[in-house]
Amino acid sequence: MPRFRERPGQTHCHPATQTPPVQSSLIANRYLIQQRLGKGSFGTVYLVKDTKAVAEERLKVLKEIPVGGLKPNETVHATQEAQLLSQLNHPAILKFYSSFLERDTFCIITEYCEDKDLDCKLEELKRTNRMLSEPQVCEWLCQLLLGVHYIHQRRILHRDLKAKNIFLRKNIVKIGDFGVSCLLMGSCDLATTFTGTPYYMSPEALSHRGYNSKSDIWSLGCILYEMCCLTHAFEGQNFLAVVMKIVEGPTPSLPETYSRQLNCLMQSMLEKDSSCRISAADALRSRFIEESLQSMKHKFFSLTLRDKSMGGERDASQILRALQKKVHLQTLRERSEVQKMSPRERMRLRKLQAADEKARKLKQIVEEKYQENHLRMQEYKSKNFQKVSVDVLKVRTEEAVNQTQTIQSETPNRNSELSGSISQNSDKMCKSVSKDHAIPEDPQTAEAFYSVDEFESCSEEDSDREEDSEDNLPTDPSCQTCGQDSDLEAMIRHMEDVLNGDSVGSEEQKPQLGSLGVSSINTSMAEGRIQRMRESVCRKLGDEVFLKVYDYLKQARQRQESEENIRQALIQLVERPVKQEKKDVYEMDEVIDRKKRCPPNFKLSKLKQLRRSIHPEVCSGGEWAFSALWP
Ligand SMILES: Nc1ncnc2c1ncn2[C@@H]1O[C@H](COP(=O)(O)OP(=O)(O)OP(=O)(O)O)[C@@H](O)[C@H]1O
Repeated sequence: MPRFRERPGQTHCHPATQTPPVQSSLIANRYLIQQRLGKGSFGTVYLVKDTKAVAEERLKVLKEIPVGGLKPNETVHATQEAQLLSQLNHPAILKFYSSFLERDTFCIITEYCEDKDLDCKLEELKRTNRMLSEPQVCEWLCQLLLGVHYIHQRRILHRDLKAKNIFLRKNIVKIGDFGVSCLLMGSCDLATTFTGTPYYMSPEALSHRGYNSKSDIWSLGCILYEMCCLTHAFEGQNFLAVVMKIVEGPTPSLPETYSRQLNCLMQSMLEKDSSCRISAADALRSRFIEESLQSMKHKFFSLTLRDKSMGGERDASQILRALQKKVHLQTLRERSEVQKMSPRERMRLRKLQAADEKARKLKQIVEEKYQENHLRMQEYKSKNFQKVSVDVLKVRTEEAVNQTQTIQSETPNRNSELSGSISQNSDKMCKSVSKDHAIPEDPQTAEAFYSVDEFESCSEEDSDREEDSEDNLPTDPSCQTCGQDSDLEAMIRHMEDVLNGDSVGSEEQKPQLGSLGVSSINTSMAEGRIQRMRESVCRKLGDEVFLKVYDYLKQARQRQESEENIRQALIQLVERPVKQEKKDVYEMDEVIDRKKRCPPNFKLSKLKQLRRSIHPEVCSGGEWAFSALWP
């Protein structure tokens, strides 16, 4: 029985083709039901409008799950789990915004995927007698592997991977219905409780030998087969026949239209013995997937570049139109005014107009120069994209090592003191927080700490606040236009990580979200902050100078170069008038303040002293910024 009012007869359809629906009352003070999308085994799904979200994120999905039957402690567990799930942040994972209890209904708010689910897509292909090309299959498979690897690293299992739970948004797949089964069933084994479709269930799950991360890989193997053949990998007349095929039947093969490597990969995902089955990390490390990742990375990169330049052109043409309109109106008004003027006034006007004209021409020259530089920068970026990312990622690993060494030795070197990476410090602090149960001093860390510690619903208010904070102000408007750019960029980052071997070392290496949630949440917050700082410094110094300074500082620190030498070198590298640096120094104060809240290993008095000494010198704000990004 649906709890929320909806427009009658609007089921299982997507809004693009619909007439505007009747709006019902506001849910949780912000969501307006637009229409019913469908009903699954756990509850009813609605498309809602989030009245508090920015325009691009206004459409969301509300899943209404009746929990009348759940005991209070189970509801608390569901809420806690939901809170942790909302911390997952990966472009291949359906964004879980919030959850709350509305009388006897547990509501989950997630991202809306206008291109429906993979099951619908495959059905449509079947109906129209079409197949998916291998590059397309590989692209989606890579994205799925990236998403599954991301959750497995955090020791989270999906437990219900199937084509219906994979959503599509502008050709990016999103693993959805995430943890809904866990939310409602606690830690119990889905295989022992779920009596739905067995098509994607692994042999070990069906024979009650426990569910593990490899069971998710089995399901992914079944999805891969389905993407290529448009039928289930294991089919039968009835439930038992399907189960028998899965447990004892032969492993199916892909048609010859698909490559041998893809077939081999699928077979290794469908190994009956889970200990012999490939893991997501190993699959991502395989040569075949690595090649697909490379080509997908280049494709996404050129897409983001194109979107940005298109966004720029669109903005420019809008501004031009507005300007033309304004000029036209002004001319009309001025003409009538000029008629009434004395000769002297007319003369003065002509002089003003001449000056205006001169200014306009100068402006035009500046704009042309800007465009030229912008194009050159884009070219430079696309040429150096790979190098830059590799360098930055490599540096980050080295930073971590250096940081540990620096802290351990506590060298009384100014740079070493300043160079504590925020990420490392936050991580250390978080670990000590979760160990000692101390209250973190950093407000944002504390917020995460409390939010995990208490049994509150996880709401979007927190993220609103985060978004409002200065750190999170949107930086590049073109990146925020449709949400797609940020997805592509995030996907590129994850691919880079995998390709550089930074995140495929071993599965389950990250702390378990459920038990060490605070640490992992804060680590990702710290990483995010470092990323934003890096972007801010890049904006100030320009990408080229940033890289030069970064490289120089890295080497100078390794050589243990003297402070004076570093200062002189930075002045030459940054080449900016002294006055402009003042603002940067204030920003660096902020960095110091953060470190002040972070210790344990920071010597506050020393930092204050250094800050005082750097103010009159104002050598280079960049140095301070780099110190924050440095171990
Ligand atoms: N985030 C979303 N974006 C777009 N459509 C969605 C979203 N979530 C669910 N839907 C649509 O809502 C309908 C019901 O989805 P739901 O996930 O509840 O059930 P299901 O996946 O069909 O079945 P089950 O509950 O057994 O997994 C489906 O048609 C699905 O495509």
